[in-house]
Amino acid sequence: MDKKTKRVCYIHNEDILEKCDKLIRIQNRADIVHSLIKAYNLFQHMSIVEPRQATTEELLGFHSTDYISFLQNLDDLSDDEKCGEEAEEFGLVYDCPIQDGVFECASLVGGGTITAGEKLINDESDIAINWYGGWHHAHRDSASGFCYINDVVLGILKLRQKFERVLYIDLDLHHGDGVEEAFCCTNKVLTVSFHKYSAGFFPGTGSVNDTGYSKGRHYTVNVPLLDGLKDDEYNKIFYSVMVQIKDSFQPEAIVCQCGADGLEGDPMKSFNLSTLSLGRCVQYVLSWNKPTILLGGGGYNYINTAKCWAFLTSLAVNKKLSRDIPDHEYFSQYGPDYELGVTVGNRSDNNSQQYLHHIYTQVIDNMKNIKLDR
Ligand SMILES: CC1(C)CN(C2CCCC2)C(=O)N1c1ccccc1/C=C/C(=O)NO
Ligand SMILES: [Zn+2]
Repeated sequence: MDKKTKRVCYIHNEDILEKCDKLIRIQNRADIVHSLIKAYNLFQHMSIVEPRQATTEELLGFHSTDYISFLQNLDDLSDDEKCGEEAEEFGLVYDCPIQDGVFECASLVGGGTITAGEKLINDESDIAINWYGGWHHAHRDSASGFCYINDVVLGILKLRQKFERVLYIDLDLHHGDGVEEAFCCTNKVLTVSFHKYSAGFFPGTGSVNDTGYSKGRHYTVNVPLLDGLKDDEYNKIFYSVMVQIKDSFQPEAIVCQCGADGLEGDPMKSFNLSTLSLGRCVQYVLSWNKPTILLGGGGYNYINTAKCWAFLTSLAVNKKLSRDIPDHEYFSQYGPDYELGVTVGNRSDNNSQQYLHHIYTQVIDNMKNIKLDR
């Protein structure tokens, strides 16, 4: 693949944007993201690819029949049934409410990430972007953490139709539990998640000691981190872990979930990252010149999330962005600085050097046993 100008496709149409904008937990985020990327004229460097609904067969490639048929028939449920035991059994309560059109939206997002995978296995694109995707918590038979269909798993399964070894990288503040579970017993997909890990923080999984099972042992990598994490620390542990993974696993394709809820200014108030650290992570991964899917995920300060994903999009198309936010519909919300950067705070950092070194040595030790399937 040519090292500089890569063929980038961008999953989008008005339908998926409108459907995602109606999701109660991230209302209107999709339009804010899309509008900034458009305002920076980045679409002239990418091919826009329309998503499609994931087929039932594709959904059943990961999710259970019971769960999918329940999701497909939500409209037939009475109000009581929507709050009943069965809904609860499928996780469709609290943070995963049954809302009108939620299945159509989730399966369109799933089809979007599958389409991203298709563009890569058909060698039509080098990088495929789906900022509507990245819903990494959905389990085989239940919704979780506002994730209903695990589009990430579906995209990885699509890539596995051509690529022998696929690497999944999760940069979201939260542990990518649904994706890790899906591939914890195989050595064909290595999942690595960098996330906040502390008592009572959702989803509660992702300990450094969780390294996978049976043939997948050592092919699950967890890097648990603490509140206040700063750019330099994040990038240092990211590079040192990822260079090891590159050498020992030698991935043929990559999926990177770029959840932006670890940024300073996010309501999650956890990490203290700027968009530069996520940008350095993505830039490093793209420098490997492997077919790559970039996905969205968390990110609840919508302006910061838009800045982050516009910046990451600019790295994919290798175009420098002006520091000044261009005039567009949401310009007024970018005050008071109206700049692309996200200023980091000076909140106390719970990640001591000792802690980070301890985690690093444990992760490297865990990975010593990763070897190519001879
Ligand atoms: C419901 C939302 C998704 C939104 N939200 C906040 C952010 C600020 C105002 C609402 C949460 O904490 N959520 C959650 C609630 C329960 C479990 C998980 C999550 C988030 C998961 C996530 O981001 N994974 O990557
Ligand atoms: Zn998150």
